[in-house]
Amino acid sequence: MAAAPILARRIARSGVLPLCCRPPSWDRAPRQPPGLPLAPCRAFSNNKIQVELDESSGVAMMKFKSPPVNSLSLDFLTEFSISLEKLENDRACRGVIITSTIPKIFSSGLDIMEMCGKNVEHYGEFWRAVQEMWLRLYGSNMVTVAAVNGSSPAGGCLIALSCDYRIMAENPKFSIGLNEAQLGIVAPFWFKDTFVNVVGHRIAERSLQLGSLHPAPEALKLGLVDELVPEEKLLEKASAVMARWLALPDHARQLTKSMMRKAVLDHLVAHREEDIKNFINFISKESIQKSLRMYMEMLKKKKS
Ligand SMILES: CCCCC/C=C\CCCC/C=C/C(=O)SCCNC(=O)CCNC(=O)[C@H](O)C(C)(C)COP(=O)(O)OP(=O)(O)OC[C@H]1O[C@@H](n2cnc3c(N)ncnc32)[C@H](O)[C@@H]1OP(=O)(O)O
Repeated sequence: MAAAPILARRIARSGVLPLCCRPPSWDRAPRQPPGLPLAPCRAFSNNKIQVELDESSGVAMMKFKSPPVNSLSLDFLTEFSISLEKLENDRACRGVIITSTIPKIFSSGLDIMEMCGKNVEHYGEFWRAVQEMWLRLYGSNMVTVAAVNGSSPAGGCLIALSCDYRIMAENPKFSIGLNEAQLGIVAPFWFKDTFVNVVGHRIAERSLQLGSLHPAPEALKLGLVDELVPEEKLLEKASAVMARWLALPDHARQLTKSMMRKAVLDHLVAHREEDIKNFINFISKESIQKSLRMYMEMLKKKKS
């Protein structure tokens, strides 16, 4: 994936500072008092995502911190891809736990405002960033564990589905699923394939057609998440799961993961430009724009 030049251009245009141009990122970990041994922890943080790598375990903790709801805007997606790329290229990192700092929300999915009332160039750029995020996460060599500590509709669910293991807080008020149909839009084939690979064809077909958001206990029954734990135990459990996965030799696990995911990844790589065109054509339709506007209004009304 030769994404670096594309990312660089996008960052320049979006105004998000690339990590490489910030003060040396690994220096931003808290300084130790003199005399104490250095903690084997490196941290970097950008506007919307914070990452801490524990060098002794090889595990990075990635926390989404983009209020109010961690929506996946172009800037967020760019930062996410850069963070993943940094960790992927860091020999000290073998696994990443993904979670959120926002109470009750893992991620609200793609930022609907990025898909409303914008021009064709913007839609193309946005969709390429969505693709890139998924290619990096689904195709990652690292062990990826989602610690889903809140609601996780659509694109948020895709992030969790793209990980190797999903642990969700056992709160029945938190829900997860690909609810695109409820917005009058359609999950693209690679969202669908990722979903099918986790829950199987029948469950995916029903859930996608109905645009279902499954409360945590139901998500567990469907196999959409692997286990539920009390919220306060979520990160502890994620670390324990991570340790179990990291106990295996990396090369054997990585080759197995790649064998399981290759067909789905290759499908998008081979049809990337066509997929972008499809997105642009679809999202530019006046009827789709109307559906999205109505959905946003419904969200706002729900508040008042
Ligand atoms: C045939 C070929 C097809 C090719 C492909 C074509 C199609 C495209 C496919 C696109 C795939 C799309 C994937 C997506 O991810 S779409 C996004 C789906 N997301 C949702 O449905 C979530 C909507 N949000 C909620 O349900 C709730 O906000 C919540 C996440 C459960 C949080 O609830 P709560 O804590 O009560 O917060 P509020 O509802 O009050 O929200 C706070 C403010 O945030 C705004 N918001 C929420 N979600 C989004 C979002 N996804 N994008 C942008 N903005 C969002 C919300 O409006 C509030 O804003 P306000 O404070 O200004 O009112």
